[in-house]
Amino acid sequence: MSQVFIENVSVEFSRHREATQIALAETSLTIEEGEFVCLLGPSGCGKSTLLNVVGGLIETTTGHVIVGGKAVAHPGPDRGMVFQNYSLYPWLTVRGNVEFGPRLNKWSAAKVSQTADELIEIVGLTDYAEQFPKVLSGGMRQRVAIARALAMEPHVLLMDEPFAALDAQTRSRMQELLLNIWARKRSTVIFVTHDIEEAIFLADRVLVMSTRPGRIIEDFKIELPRPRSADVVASDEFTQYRKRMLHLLRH
Ligand SMILES: Nc1ncnc2c1ncn2[C@@H]1O[C@H](COP(=O)(O)OP(=O)(O)OP(=O)(O)O)[C@@H](O)[C@H]1O
Repeated sequence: MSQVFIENVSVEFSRHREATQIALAETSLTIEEGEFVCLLGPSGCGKSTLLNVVGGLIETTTGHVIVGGKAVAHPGPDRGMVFQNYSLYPWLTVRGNVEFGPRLNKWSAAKVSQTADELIEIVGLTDYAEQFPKVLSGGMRQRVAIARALAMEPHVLLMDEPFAALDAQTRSRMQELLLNIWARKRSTVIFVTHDIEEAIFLADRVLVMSTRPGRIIEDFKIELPRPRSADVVASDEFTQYRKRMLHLLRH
């Protein structure tokens, strides 16, 4: 149901008095239901563009995206999004942020609060449920953003460098938390990063992209056993993946 088909999708941007720029060269790709896919590549290679096309935030120049059997035309509750800069509603508490989507969609009061309780517990913020974002650390805010995105029970979770602003330790804890949540919820995840280790640690598949014009140049299947813990980065297999990806990105 939550398969993602990206079919002949390209994106061009035209800027005032400048030549049209191809942000994403024609790309076709299938992402299976429940798969965890990372888009990896240098700044400006079109990772966010591709993610935003799936999210319905950017229109394609050619081609189309199909999620759960339906062509994407707009953002929708079947695709939850988490961005780098938290983007929480500052006037709402943690609970208010997580309940926002379900309330808007007129879920019953019982289902709204049950969903929020479960997700706030999963992201470890039960004690902070009634606090406002301004008193939370970056990692905590991002946990709220993940809970909020999951509240609508999306088929696909779209994440754009969600941990890039966090310190290394928090980032590593958040990666493990995300894998735990994914193991429980099994939604399809498309995760943008420019960090090779993050991509290998999280993904079933790493799609490596190159710049000018942005395109996918390699599709790595990551066969590291799950569940994964932080120790996996020291394994030979991990090192091999990292070497191959580094080589590809350098050349
Ligand atoms: N709205 C826009 N208008 C014009 N050009 C854009 C727009 N959005 C992106 N671009 C250009 O398209 C290219 C791809 O951008 P995109 O943000 O997708 O890259 P990225 O790989 O996600 O980079 P980063 O890691 O820095 O976020 C870049 O050259 C960028 O300048």
